[in-house]
Amino acid sequence: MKMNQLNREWIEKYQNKHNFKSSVHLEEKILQIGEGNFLRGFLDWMIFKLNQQGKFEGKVVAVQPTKHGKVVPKLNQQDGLYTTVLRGIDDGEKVEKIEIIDSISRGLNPYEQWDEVLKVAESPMIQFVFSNTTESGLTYKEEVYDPSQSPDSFPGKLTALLYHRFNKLGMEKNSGWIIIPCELVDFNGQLLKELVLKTAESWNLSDQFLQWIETENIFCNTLVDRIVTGYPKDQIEEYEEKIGYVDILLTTGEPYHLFVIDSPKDMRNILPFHEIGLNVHWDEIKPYRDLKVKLLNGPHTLMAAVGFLCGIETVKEAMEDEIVGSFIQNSINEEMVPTFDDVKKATNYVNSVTERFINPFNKHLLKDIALNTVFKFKTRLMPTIKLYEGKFHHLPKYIVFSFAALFVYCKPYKQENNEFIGSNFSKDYVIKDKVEVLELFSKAWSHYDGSIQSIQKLTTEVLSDRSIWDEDLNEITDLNHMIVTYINDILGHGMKASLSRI
Ligand SMILES: NC(=O)c1ccc[n+]([C@@H]2O[C@H](COP(=O)([O-])OP(=O)(O)OC[C@H]3O[C@@H](n4cnc5c(N)ncnc54)[C@H](O)[C@@H]3O)[C@@H](O)[C@H]2O)c1
Ligand SMILES: O=P(O)(O)OC[C@@H](O)[C@@H](O)[C@H](O)[C@H](O)CO
Repeated sequence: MKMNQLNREWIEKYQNKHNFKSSVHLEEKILQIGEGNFLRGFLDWMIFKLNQQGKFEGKVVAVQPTKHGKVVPKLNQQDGLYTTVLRGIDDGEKVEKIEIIDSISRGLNPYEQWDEVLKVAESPMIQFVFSNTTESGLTYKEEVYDPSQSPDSFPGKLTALLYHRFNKLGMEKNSGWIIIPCELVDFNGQLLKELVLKTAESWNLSDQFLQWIETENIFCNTLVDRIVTGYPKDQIEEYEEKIGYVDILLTTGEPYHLFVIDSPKDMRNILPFHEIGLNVHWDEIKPYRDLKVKLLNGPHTLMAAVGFLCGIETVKEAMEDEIVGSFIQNSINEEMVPTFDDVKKATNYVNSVTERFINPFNKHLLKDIALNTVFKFKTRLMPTIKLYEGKFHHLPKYIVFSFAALFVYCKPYKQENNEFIGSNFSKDYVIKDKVEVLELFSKAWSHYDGSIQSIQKLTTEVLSDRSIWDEDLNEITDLNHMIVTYINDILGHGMKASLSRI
């Protein structure tokens, strides 16, 4: 039977059946840079929840951050609507919540609709800017300012929009924005502010504008947590049968969510998430971040290359595999948890994370987690290596093994159309990382001739690259030696066999 595609006209006709309350009359109050899975399954879902209870009464305009986005046309095709399916196990009970989210009013492509984006920026109704452009988006790019066109980088776009707003509304009360980036980067708000100021200076924008940024705008640091697995490509028919219509932006994820916002100004009343029972804290980030990045993202990064090269597809399968699963558990229990002062708190957190990892409904692909995995290793596992070494005076062998696996994962089998493809273990994946990182690994692996000396040469070259690690990792006693031994073992015996040996 042919099913209808989700759109406003259709859903309003059948709204009773789908329990859909129209909010088409609400004003746009949020400018959002980013339209990816995470924002749709997390922030926009939260705004929808607030609107449903009459606690925010505002809509989100989603702006595509890069030239080649595919989501904005899909969003507009569905009048900004999409479905979230949040499924998991809570206290042993199956939880499933299916909702049609209507907090996004429209999507804009700034490369084709810059004038429209400027109009949004000058609207006095817009109070907030939210973003998620991945870690790569929160970086500085030298670019020329042309007010008639969208800058390329995220900080460039934000600076241009702030400048436009300043010129239109700068003298008015409350002309500035509350800016809440959701990228998983330490001190994301502070960093974004520095990037905006640097961009403004490089464009020679006025001192009054720089001053206005400081006095009228608020940049918040945040920590976000929810596993959003996105569009269920392999299981879409099963999902469509369940919801009874076609949704090309269907977004899957887990029910668990945590949002910590460290804001210099009390905003509890403007965004009263707590009043509707959402797990949102206006608080200092560090204690939450330490647990989450070390004990959730850390194990994800630990298992990504190791599991993938063992032929495993998802986080759940990795956790349940006899060899890979024990490798992950051993590393968490013997290497990661002991680096915490409050071991009990860390252990409790690990128990809840383990439950989330084996969520039977989450098809969380290891190859998605392996996106930008080299940078993630630096931020999510290197700190634990150092803390562990400082406390126990030797290196944590499972994490170092996972570092060796990362080298093997980044050993390109061939290069085609600017893409680095696969390794000798599995030839059918594209290694997705910054070009500089890919080129470094590719060049380093060109030294490899099967000898242990050539492995040593290549690891020394990669570990000494300060542009990636901000330091020479060869200076960490034993690190290079252990990585060389493990790489040699992996290449000689295969990933799984060498995993069993440690
Ligand atoms: N999916 C999750 O479970 C989850 C949970 C917490 C945090 N996150 C964070 O979200 C990020 C993306 O996850 P997603 O699932 O939404 O992915 P996604 O692919 O659906 O969305 C990525 C977004 O980032 C933009 N982007 C990518 N590279 C960029 C660049 N160089 N400059 C500007 N914008 C860029 C894309 O255009 C897109 O809007 C992750 O890196 C992570 O930091 C994801
Ligand atoms: O989203 P990434 O690519 O930064 O990292 C992969 C996962 O570790 C991450 O998405 C977690 O699932 C998420 O951070 C949970 O909140």
